[in-house]
Amino acid sequence: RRRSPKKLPPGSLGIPIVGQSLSFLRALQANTGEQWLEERVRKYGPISKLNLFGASTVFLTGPTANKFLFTNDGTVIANQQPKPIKMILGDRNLTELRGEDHKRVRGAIVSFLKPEVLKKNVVKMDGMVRQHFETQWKGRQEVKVYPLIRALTFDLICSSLFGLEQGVQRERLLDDFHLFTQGMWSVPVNLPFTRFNTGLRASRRIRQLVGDLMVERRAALERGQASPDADLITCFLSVHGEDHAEMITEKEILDNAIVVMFAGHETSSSLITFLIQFLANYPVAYDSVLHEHEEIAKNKAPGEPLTWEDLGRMKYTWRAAMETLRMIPPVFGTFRTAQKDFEYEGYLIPKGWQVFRAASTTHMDDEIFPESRKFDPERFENQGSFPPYSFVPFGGGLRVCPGYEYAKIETLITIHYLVTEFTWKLCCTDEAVTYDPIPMPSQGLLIQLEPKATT
Ligand code: HEM
Repeated sequence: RRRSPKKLPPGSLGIPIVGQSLSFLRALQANTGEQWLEERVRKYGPISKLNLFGASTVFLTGPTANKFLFTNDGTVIANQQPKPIKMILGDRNLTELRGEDHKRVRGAIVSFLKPEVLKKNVVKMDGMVRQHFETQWKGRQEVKVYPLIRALTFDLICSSLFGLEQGVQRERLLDDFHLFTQGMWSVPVNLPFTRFNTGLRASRRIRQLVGDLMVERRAALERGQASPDADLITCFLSVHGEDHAEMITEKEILDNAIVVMFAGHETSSSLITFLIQFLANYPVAYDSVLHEHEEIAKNKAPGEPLTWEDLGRMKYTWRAAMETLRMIPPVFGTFRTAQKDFEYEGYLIPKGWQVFRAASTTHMDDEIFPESRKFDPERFENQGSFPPYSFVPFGGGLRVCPGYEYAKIETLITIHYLVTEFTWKLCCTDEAVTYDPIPMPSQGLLIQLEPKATT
């Protein structure tokens, strides 16, 4: 029986502006975000209303909801982020753009992240990963994995996509990105020292630095000293229309360079760190990964870099990475906004409301992934066995993550040198996860490290 289309979903909007944001953020920090959402589903069902980050929101869950959100054409539901995300990332960043604007800017980003282009970066990335292990891990008996891997993924993205090489500039940026990321999921109260305010200030500093980079790149292009494929900013500056006018505005270049820098390192550092933790806790999976990499390493001369073809042979390692993404998705959830009043499952979703979905509600559903709490890379041997839109760490549809292949390359190269050059043990076998809002081990994942005899 259909309900009245005028009925709003069940649930409470809580107190204005704050709503359930603080309770939800606290649950994420305590790694109970998933239970927090399960509790809602138990209480209200798969569709409910609440107030997150300053706006009325509808929470939807399940593969059907994922499909609805990912395949919507933008007339009913469109990308429009909560206020804190929009203000920190900038209102012309890809996750805010729609229709032709989204196509135009996404086209330039994808042209840089497609496999044919990335293939050419493998040797450079291989060299950087090796140098990182050489300078940051070798000779140490204990290391904290998360900060080191975060610095590595940031260096990789800065170097391979922005031509921004090591130095003070790059180090300052990394610290600011941490505050920037925290501010994105916050209550939008702009008072000194609120999470939101600190995030905004970090965003302004990052903007200044990337803005200077853009000026440099433009000057190099005008002097004929740069080619469009030199780096992503030069590529943006070189997109011209038929009348030779630049097609991507300076504001768009700035916002999107920053979105790629942010999206390209916070997410993959989380993936690689948890993969290292899982491999330490699951010896069977570790042995299979090790075997795969030893087979590749034994056909290489000392110092010979990995190739694109080698990465293609790391099938089990990528399954282990996907299992990590299933259990701890780096992007906990995503937002859309209703463009007009519409009815969903008999409920009214009013124009202007946010629509929120979380990956974990399908990833940890035992009906879809039997024994969902068990780390079992083998389940990805046959991905066709899951219903469509149930495994969604990279989102889906028109907005599916364009950095999938890049994240895969950096993960596989990093794991290769880690397992072939070191053995490691966790200092704490059950370190908790905290979401801030990107998941990370609460203590940074301290490990004991031993170099292998051959190194
Ligand atoms: C493990 C690593 C990663 C994960 C789990 C991940 C996940 C996601 C998710 C869930 C979305 C949102 C889709 C939506 O709104 O529905 C997204 C979007 C995006 N990601 Fe990633 N991402 C990863 C790595 C990367 C990397 C390495 C880059 C860049 C080099 C990148 C760039 C982007 C961009 C630009 C968008 C916006 C796409 C759009 O709105 O069209 N991501 N990612």
